[in-house]
Amino acid sequence: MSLRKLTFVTGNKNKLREMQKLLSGIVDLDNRSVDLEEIQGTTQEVAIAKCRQAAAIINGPVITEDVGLGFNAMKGLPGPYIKWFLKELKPEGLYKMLAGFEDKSGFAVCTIAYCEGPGHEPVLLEGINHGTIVEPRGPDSFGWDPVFMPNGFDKTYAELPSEIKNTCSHRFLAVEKLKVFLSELQ
Ligand SMILES: O=c1nc[nH]c2c1ncn2[C@H]1C[C@H](O)[C@@H](COP(=O)(O)OP(=O)(O)OP(=O)(O)O)O1
Ligand SMILES: [Mg+2]
Repeated sequence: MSLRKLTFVTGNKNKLREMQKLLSGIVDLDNRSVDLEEIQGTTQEVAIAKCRQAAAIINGPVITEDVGLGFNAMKGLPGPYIKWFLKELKPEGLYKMLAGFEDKSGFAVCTIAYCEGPGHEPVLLEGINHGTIVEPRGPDSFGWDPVFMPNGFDKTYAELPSEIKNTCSHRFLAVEKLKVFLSELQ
């Protein structure tokens, strides 16, 4: 049986590496690196708009992903805007944002959007992982991984071996839903 072909449109190499592992043997995953325009809005609105653009560019079935990191003390902010906070503040600064708050809990959200092609409505598959925002620990190689310690672990995402991150992460949880969705298509 040949695998379903899907193009993952993302400009982020680390996302691609994790997604390739999570979908290996399930999907024939192609990649196009396009820096899609990201509107302001909720995670869901951002994800839908990204995926529509991607489907128009690729002219075929695509997935895109939008990731947020929310702090409960800040009612879920920065959420979908974490990229810009991380860019300016680095992981250390993200941790310091919570200095004035007792509640250090937070959550990582991965919203995968699937679109069949131009003119089709994107479908969203969301994975949420809860955890604690801690002082940066571990290699500074993927985004905010050094400050996020998932519940049930005493290590940050950055300290966990990638095989372990891939069994508990926000991305893993969204991909589990994507697998079910794809298996029910047609
Ligand atoms: O598992 C992760 N662990 C740590 N950091 C992560 C993860 N996944 C995304 N990130 C970072 C990348 C970016 O700073 C922000 C999300 O922004 P987001 O727009 O979704 O990513 P992006 O612009 O890098 O790639 P894309 O071309 O797919 O939009 O959080
Ligand atoms: Mg982006």
